[in-house]
Amino acid sequence: MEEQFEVQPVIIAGLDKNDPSFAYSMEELANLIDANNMEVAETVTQKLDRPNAGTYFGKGKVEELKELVEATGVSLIVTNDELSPSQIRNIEAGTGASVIDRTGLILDIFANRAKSKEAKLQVAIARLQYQLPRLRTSMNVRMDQQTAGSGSGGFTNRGSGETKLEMDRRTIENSITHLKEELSVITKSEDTRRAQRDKSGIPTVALVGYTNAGKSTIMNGLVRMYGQGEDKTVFEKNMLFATLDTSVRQLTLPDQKQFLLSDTVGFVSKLPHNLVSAFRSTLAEAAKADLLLQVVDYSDPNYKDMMETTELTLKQIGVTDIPMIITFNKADLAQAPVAYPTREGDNIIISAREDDSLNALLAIIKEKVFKDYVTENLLIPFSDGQVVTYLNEHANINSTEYLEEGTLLNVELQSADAARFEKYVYSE
Ligand SMILES: Nc1nc2c(ncn2[C@@H]2O[C@H](COP(=O)(O)OP(=O)(O)OP(=O)(O)O)[C@@H](O)[C@H]2O)c(=O)[nH]1
Ligand SMILES: [Mg+2]
Repeated sequence: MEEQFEVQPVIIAGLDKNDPSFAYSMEELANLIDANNMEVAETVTQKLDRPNAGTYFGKGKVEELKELVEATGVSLIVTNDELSPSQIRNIEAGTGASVIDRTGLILDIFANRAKSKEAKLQVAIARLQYQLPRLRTSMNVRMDQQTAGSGSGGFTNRGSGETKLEMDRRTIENSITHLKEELSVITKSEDTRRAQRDKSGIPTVALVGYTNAGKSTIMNGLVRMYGQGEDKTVFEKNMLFATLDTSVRQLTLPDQKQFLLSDTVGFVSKLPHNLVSAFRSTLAEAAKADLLLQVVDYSDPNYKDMMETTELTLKQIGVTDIPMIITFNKADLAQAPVAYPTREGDNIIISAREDDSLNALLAIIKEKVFKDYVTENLLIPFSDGQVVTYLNEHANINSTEYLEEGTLLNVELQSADAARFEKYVYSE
């Protein structure tokens, strides 16, 4: 296929601090580079227990990078960790290339992907927060220099004495405040909607997991099978961070049981703090769920690291004690052929592209989410016909019989409903 866009070559550079997942994190960085329409021209690593305070890498490594920049003509270096502003400046000075750190790269990808108003605001806030401490002190020119000496009177006040840097900082802080206000309007209406859903008592299930694992594909598969006509599919694509918003869909199963399924932004290791806090409302959906489906790309050799990343991120956003089904997905692509759908305790191996897999997943969801259901015989007098109507919509009616006294139902219903309709319980 022909390249539609110019792909920017970059040098990636990482420090191996004796972290067992270093190789994986470099691989992940390379994937992030791809996702940002760049390509890895060279990879440079260094083993060092502790980063150099000034240049992050050791002096010799910076020299090596400089030679590589000169030899290859590649003028952008991307580092595997978040660096301090002065480290970035020092490496730039030492190599003659521009430097972006991992956080900056992830923020760029998010900025390119954001489509909805909410996602755009959240990314913009995270970006400005990232920029704030990184404003260059070289802009540190006194604004009052222009006016200095122009006044000859007794006034010693020559402007506010505010530097250009301070002004830039203030401008950014103001922008952040404005964007946050704008965002809070959206968040508030979403909170209201969520509160309404909570009140409805319908259980919620949230898809979580590493980016590109297949969350949106599972959502779309289940919506296709059990969504009500008007339910729309969500965007799914083979790229990192295809989803940056939370979507919630209502599913109604053949036995009338209903639950809400939510799909949200995927995770990656070292997800920037600013981004996590900016996306807090988007991620809140998972925090409120009754059940989590952690989706794992079972065909990826690094799937265990990805699961660890997911666990860590969930902790970071305060999701700790929600029951979880681990869904090993993309079994059709697994390196070693594996039988699926296969259930192992509360976990399951599936392919999101196949209906029998989705139904097997659904069976576990039902077991976990509809625990408080009971089956009983209810005799409902004809004068209380509205109760039969209600049960038709909210319960699973196994059989109906018309007796002289009324309608006899064998029905599976929520225990809350069972309590409400206790007076109709029928015993021969
Ligand atoms: N072969 C195969 N491909 C799958 C399966 N599940 C998902 N995919 C593909 O994997 C890619 C990523 O799927 P998505 O559903 O967009 O992944 P996601 O977890 O929502 O990703 P983000 O939104 O980026 O976090 C898409 O190209 C899907 O078609 C599967 O079981 N088998
Ligand atoms: Mg998605």
